[in-house]
Amino acid sequence: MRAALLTVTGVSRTFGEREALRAIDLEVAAGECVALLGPNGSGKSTLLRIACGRDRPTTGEVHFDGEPMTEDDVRVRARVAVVGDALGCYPDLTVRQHLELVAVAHRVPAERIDALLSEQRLNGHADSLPSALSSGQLQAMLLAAALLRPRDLLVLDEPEQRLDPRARGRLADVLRAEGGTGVAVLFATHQPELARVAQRVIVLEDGAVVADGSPDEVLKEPGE
Ligand SMILES: Nc1ncnc2c1ncn2[C@@H]1O[C@H](COP(=O)(O)OP(=O)(O)OP(=O)(O)O)[C@@H](O)[C@H]1O
Repeated sequence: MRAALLTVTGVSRTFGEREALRAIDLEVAAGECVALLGPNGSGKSTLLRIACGRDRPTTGEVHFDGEPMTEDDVRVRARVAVVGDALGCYPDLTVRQHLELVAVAHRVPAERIDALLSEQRLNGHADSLPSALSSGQLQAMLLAAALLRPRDLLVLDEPEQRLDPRARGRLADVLRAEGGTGVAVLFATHQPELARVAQRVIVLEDGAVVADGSPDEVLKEPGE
């Protein structure tokens, strides 16, 4: 059994009276891919924000690579790539310039940019501003940025949003490939077919885990 890279222990998160998460335990090992499923408001995004250090639990603990995760953890920001549910971008920078900025900030060579643009079918849009992109193309740019930077854990919140079926297929390939390079993946989705790329599927309901197992155990019928 591989040592856990991310360990969430007894984590709850309340917003005023609302309990968004109730005593969640979760471990993700290097190279493991875990999918979170569950209805709207079940706590998936809240758990992902806590897992990547962008929010703190009300109670419970989060460890990354054996060390407690702290507020504004520079170590975590250096090693965890996030594709969130918002389409954040800089309006004056082209697609290529966004990726160049990420390469500079994370001190990685810019040579891979062309290959990533091509993989994400963005090569024809490299010199476009975000205002000239479709929402699916913007989502593809953010995915390319996450894949350009170094990472031990990749966290994605509903990454299939805005993508057409072919782009969703490429996304599934990307998620599978990450495991092969030892990167841990934790993602939330509303698509059971995408959850099938994971080794483990966790279903949340009302802030609690109601199922946890392999895709075959949890997703009894394709599409269920
Ligand atoms: N900043 C916040 N302030 C108050 N309540 C919040 C906040 N963020 C989340 N919540 C509440 O916490 C609960 C869980 O929300 P969360 O966004 O984690 O659900 P989700 O499973 O990601 O939903 P969806 O599938 O719609 O994205 C919801 O009831 C939501 O209203």
